[in-house]
Amino acid sequence: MSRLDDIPSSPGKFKIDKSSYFNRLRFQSSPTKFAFVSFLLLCLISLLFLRSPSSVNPSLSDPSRRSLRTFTYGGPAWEKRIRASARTRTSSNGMTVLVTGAAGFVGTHVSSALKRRGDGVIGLDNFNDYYDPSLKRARQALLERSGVFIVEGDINDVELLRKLFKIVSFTHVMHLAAQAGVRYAMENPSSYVHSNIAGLVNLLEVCKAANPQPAIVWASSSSVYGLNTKVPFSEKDRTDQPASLYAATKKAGEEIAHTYNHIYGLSLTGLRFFTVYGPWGRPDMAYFFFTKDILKGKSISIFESANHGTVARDFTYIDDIVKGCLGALDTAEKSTGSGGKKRGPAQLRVFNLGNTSPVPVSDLVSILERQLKVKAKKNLIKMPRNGDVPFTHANISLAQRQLGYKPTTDLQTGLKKFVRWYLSYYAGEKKAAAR
Ligand SMILES: O=C(O)[C@H]1O[C@H](OP(=O)(O)OP(=O)(O)OC[C@H]2O[C@@H](n3ccc(=O)[nH]c3=O)[C@H](O)[C@@H]2O)[C@H](O)[C@@H](O)[C@@H]1O
Repeated sequence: MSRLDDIPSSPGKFKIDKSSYFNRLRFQSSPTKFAFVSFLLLCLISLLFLRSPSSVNPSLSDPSRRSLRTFTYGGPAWEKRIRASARTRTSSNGMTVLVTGAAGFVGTHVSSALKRRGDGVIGLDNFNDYYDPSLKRARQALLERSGVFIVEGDINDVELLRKLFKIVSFTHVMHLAAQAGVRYAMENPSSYVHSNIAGLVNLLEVCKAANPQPAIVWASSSSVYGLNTKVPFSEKDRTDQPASLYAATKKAGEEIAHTYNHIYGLSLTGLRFFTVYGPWGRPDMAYFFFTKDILKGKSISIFESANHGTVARDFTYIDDIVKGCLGALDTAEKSTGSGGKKRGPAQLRVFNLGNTSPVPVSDLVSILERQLKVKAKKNLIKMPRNGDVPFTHANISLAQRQLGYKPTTDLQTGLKKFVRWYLSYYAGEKKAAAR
């Protein structure tokens, strides 16, 4: 797959070297100097007056705000692309969906599935560099070929969101933009607050004020079950013992959803995803970097719980998750508010989307070894205190009943598809780099 664009997504990476330009300017007389300085001052003042919210670039040095880099948007050509992408196929009775995090793993798959069946889709993504942005660019290229346009911007950018809602009357929002990853929360806690809390509130503020209000389906996480020991995890179980800040921000999201549903009549459905994996996945996840390290001959760390107990996950294949997301969108009732005012009670739901069959991480590694035909250099270590939980196991009966959700891919089959994609994607990357 060819890369569309090599522009780094984080601010501060592109530094324009101005020194040589300024060194070239030589002023002999002070009147010239005075005229030049006055001119510069004038330019500065005009810039301050002219700057629009879409071109503000706050605190480039703060990593939690890295996603607030400068985005340029607007103009007739940009709006035309949005309208074309939002168009539903005439034969379908489709919805018009804003997919946030569309260049992300789940976002790409969901956007593509919606477009395939005739719905109108607009993506939104800030292309941050939490993991290799070139993978996000490749996903963007894939979506572009199927007619999905991704707007580059951040969910915290209220002007941008309002503008999008002005151009398109979204019937649904599939909110998948988030700061993901359990362990990274110890490194960069504020990025979780920025995206998963402030970003969510900003999005809900715009949705509540929209007319008509869209129905919202959004990504929560299995991590909200935290230290819960009752298995399998059911939506009725307690979720007040998060083990990581990531989990705490997702749990906070569920409470925030309750508030917006209660006050403004927004229809809200939270989906608790259980360790989603598959082609075009996230390089920060264990199955992905284990594959990379095994192939490189590097050792991998496999976590063990107390007394050499196994650590297990209810790994869920991406295609099953996509079906769950579409089921949630299809069964979402309309929001009841308008003009920011609630007109009646609205739907509020939470569902587990898991696979219902937890697999020890050591078994995941054995499957990868077989499929890659390479023996892993395994390092068994006690699970560090990093926010991880020893196991996850979903009870999916509620999603089965209400969304028609029925996972069909076991870990062996799903990993086979992932490995096939991984080998061909990175072989293509290597070839492109050699050219
Ligand atoms: O289900 C979820 O809600 C979450 O699933 C994943 O989180 P996690 O299950 O921790 O996925 P990985 O980071 O891929 O870890 C998978 C398993 O491998 C283990 N692991 C991870 C890293 C490592 O070096 N060694 C190792 O044994 C972890 O303890 C875990 O049991 C995602 O990263 C989260 O964004 C998501 O919300």
